[in-house]
Amino acid sequence: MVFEIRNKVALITGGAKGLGYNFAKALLSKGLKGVTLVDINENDGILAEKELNEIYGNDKALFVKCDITNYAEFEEAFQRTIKKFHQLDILANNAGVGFDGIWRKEIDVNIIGTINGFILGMDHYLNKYKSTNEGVIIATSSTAGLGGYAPWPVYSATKFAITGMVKSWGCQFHYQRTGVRVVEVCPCAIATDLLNTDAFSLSPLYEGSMETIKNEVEQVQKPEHVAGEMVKMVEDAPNGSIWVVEAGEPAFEFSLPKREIFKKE
Ligand SMILES: NC(=O)c1ccc[n+]([C@@H]2O[C@H](COP(=O)([O-])OP(=O)(O)OC[C@H]3O[C@@H](n4cnc5c(N)ncnc54)[C@H](O)[C@@H]3O)[C@@H](O)[C@H]2O)c1
Ligand SMILES: CCCCC/C=C\C=C\[C@H](O)C/C=C\C/C=C\CCCC(=O)O
Repeated sequence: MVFEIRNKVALITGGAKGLGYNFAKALLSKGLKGVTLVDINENDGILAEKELNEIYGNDKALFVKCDITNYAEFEEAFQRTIKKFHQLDILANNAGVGFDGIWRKEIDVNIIGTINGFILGMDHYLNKYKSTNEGVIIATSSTAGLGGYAPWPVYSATKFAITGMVKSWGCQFHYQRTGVRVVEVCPCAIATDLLNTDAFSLSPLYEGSMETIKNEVEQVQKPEHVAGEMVKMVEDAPNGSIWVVEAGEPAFEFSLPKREIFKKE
């Protein structure tokens, strides 16, 4: 059965700009009742809230300044969502940072921040405040979370960690106890500020690796495209499934092989 977006409420981390902001727009275009944009960037957050309320109607969007690595702050964003909208159905664990020059921050935001989101979403808020029998968590990983990524090894590792979270919280055991479906989106390059960085690697020794990637990447896709594919995943992607979106093409499902197939007789 298709999960109906109309009249649902979403909380999107990293919602002030880039992919998160475009995902908010894509959901609102489908009749979402309300969205909380959670972001550490106050300037862009206030602007995003204003823009969404102008386009989709007053009171549809709420911006909450929050650092997702801080559990208490992040929980307050959930509480403010419930206070304003009285329900929560969709959580996008989307905020992320890139470039390995700040690798400890990558671990904090991409791993600890995402874990905070899963704990709050699965065990405390979506399970209790979803308005129908099902809630959805969509987590943003990357194609760099499915294969190696020479320019940013630590970034890649943090995105592999998200795959582990989705495969684990996406087990039927958790679905049965919470009614929350979990899916993962793994985009390849998207035209957002995350790509606008010069200081991208751990060391000058890594110079040149980004050039190779730039030649390999077929097309830097628009965030609107990826956001549209994410909406389809929220609607009907199976629990625990992983989806790649690249080169502006339709999403395709990625599966991890069962380890038994590698066993030598
Ligand atoms: N742009 C790409 O090529 C690409 C490709 C694959 C995956 N991704 C992933 O997509 C997601 C969104 O990134 P984007 O491309 O839109 O980049 P972006 O930089 O435009 O947006 C990221 C947002 O996350 C917010 N953020 C960062 N740290 C935070 C924190 N501690 N607490 C709350 N908010 C925080 C930022 O302020 C920003 O608004 C990230 O997880 C990124 O890793 C991006
Ligand atoms: C064209 C410029 C690409 C610059 C990419 C910089 C940051 C990207 C971060 C994204 O999360 C990952 C985007 C693209 C990854 C490209 C290739 C990954 C290779 C791994 C794979 O797909 O197997």
